[in-house]
Amino acid sequence: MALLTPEDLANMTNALVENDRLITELTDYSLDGLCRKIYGTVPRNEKIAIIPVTAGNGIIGSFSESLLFTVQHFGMDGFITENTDVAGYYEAVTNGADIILMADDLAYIAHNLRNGKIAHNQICTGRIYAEILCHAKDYADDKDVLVIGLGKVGTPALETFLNEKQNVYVFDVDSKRVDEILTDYPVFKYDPAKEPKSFFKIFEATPCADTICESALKENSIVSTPGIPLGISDELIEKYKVRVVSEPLGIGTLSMLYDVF
Ligand SMILES: NC(=O)C1=CN([C@@H]2O[C@H](COP(=O)(O)OP(=O)(O)OC[C@H]3O[C@@H](n4cnc5c(N)ncnc54)[C@H](O)[C@@H]3O)[C@@H](O)[C@H]2O)C=CC1
Ligand SMILES: N[C@@H](CCCCNC(=O)[C@H]1CCC=N1)C(=O)O
Ligand SMILES: [Mg+2]
Repeated sequence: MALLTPEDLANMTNALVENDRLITELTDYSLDGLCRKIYGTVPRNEKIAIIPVTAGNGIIGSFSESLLFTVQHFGMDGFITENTDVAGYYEAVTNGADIILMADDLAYIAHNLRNGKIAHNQICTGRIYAEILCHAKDYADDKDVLVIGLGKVGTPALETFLNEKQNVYVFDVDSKRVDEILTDYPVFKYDPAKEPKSFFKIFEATPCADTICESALKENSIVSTPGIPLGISDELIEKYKVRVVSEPLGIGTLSMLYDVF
């Protein structure tokens, strides 16, 4: 499980605002508007409690604060409990929370206490970053998309692309995982050595840098990636004028909230 660090979150507030602007430019939907469209839900003044959790590697500096920024930035009512863990859960519920946000090292969830809906960060993150590419207006007629990283975030992204009738090409360094995916899903294996192919739309979700090779890029490609660190070099971004949607926590969090409204 790749855990965030306080350094990953240091520029999160700017990144959320900048990426919202880029998403609007690329799709004609604001991030908020795109979440409303894909989930078919709207916020109704729910009270959102953020509970710090000390399990495992423990509390990550700025994590709870980053969630509170996201909740408030999109006009919702949130608070961080003073207590952590079970005492924090009790504090959240007795203070009227409608939705709980909390994370240990294995799962980051949103749970709506009123309607019972529950959302998982890895699923909602894969989904929203994929939907951003599916709604890219410049490439509405180009159905080809490359998915790099077929893990807990990349697999829900792949499923989203298939639901949106995209032609999905997949790549992962774990060839066993590629074989599993090729067996389970109607997708194409991306093998640049055998069949070079470039894409206007690339999704990446790996914990590695430089995973997007030059031969996969076209001029003005869009890379939509929750992956940390960033999977494309500054040099290639500049050379191919790549638009990059990449943010450490807020985009995925908003997707989770709309999934449980
Ligand atoms: N920005 C955000 O909101 C979020 C970011 N993340 C980040 O997304 C990344 C992926 O997370 P998970 O899917 O949970 O990880 P995972 O470990 O389940 O999957 C990662 C996949 O990438 C593959 N991979 C590793 N190195 C590669 C390379 N060089 N080229 C191609 N494939 C490679 C692995 O074989 C694995 O299948 C992590 O960096 C995680 O921190 C996760 C959740 C939210
Ligand atoms: N228990 C800690 C939070 C732990 C979060 C670990 N999970 C990640 O870092 C995932 C979530 C999105 C990207 N990676 C706290 O309450 O401060
Ligand atoms: Mg995010």
